[in-house]
Amino acid sequence: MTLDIQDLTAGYGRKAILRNISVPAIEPGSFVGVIGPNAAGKSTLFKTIAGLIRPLAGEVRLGDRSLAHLSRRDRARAIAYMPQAYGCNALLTVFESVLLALKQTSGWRVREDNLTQVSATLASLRLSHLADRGISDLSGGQAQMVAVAQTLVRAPRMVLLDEPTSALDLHHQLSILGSIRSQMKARGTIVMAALHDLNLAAKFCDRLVLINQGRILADGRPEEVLGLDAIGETYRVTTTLETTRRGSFFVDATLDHHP
Ligand SMILES: Nc1ncnc2c1ncn2[C@@H]1O[C@H](COP(=O)(O)OP(=O)(O)OP(=O)(O)O)[C@@H](O)[C@H]1O
Repeated sequence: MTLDIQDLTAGYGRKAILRNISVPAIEPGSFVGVIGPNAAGKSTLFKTIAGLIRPLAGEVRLGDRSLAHLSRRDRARAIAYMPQAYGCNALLTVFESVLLALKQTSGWRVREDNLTQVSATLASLRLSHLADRGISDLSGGQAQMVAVAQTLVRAPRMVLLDEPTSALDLHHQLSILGSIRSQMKARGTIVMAALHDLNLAAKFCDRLVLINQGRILADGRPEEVLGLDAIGETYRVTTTLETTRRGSFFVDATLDHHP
């Protein structure tokens, strides 16, 4: 099922933050990076897709259905959202917290296959060793990876990840994004992730959407979007896109100094 964002205007109260945003035809299994500077509107877009903010105009369609017509429960089943601020002080183990996330949109009776699903999700993110740890005793990076596990454990049609790697070291950035990408491709789940690291965005995303001041400035393949002047203008830096001998590319940047 494809996701279509059509002429979306949304914000807080009557104040529009996103203005006429359209992101057409996001295919099942695709990994879309949402990039843009601080306060660009990335989280506001995710909150609107997740149903926490009601659009002032426009709509988001999953397949032939408008998300506005889904019940809260059906919407939560279809879309799993990991907000930027996560965390929980409850007296739960990591395993229990992921199980709780799985049961959030279904009945409370725990079946054998639910336990298998939790174990498989933790294993796929290489987090099995944390299963019995208390979730309030984790490091910042561990807590972030557990939040990703809580988001992926259900089998949603779409996953929204707001800066999923901001607390992770280089090894874990690559391992978590690699696992998310391969699992979600295998399941045909759409992933949208807000990413500040443009090199990670280039490496893992099929498509990048550049947002600034609530508007879309570019939407395309990473090598197209990252090569645009709009990147430098938006982030107020001078960028060069360099291609390595292995065929991958990365963005180098220096700060623009304006008086
Ligand atoms: N609850 C709120 N009420 C009013 N304004 C808000 C609220 N949350 C965010 N905003 C404003 O909306 C704008 C966009 O914020 P948003 O959190 O969507 O940006 P972002 O692109 O996710 O930024 P960052 O990269 O810093 O996380 C900002 O000007 C912000 O101050």
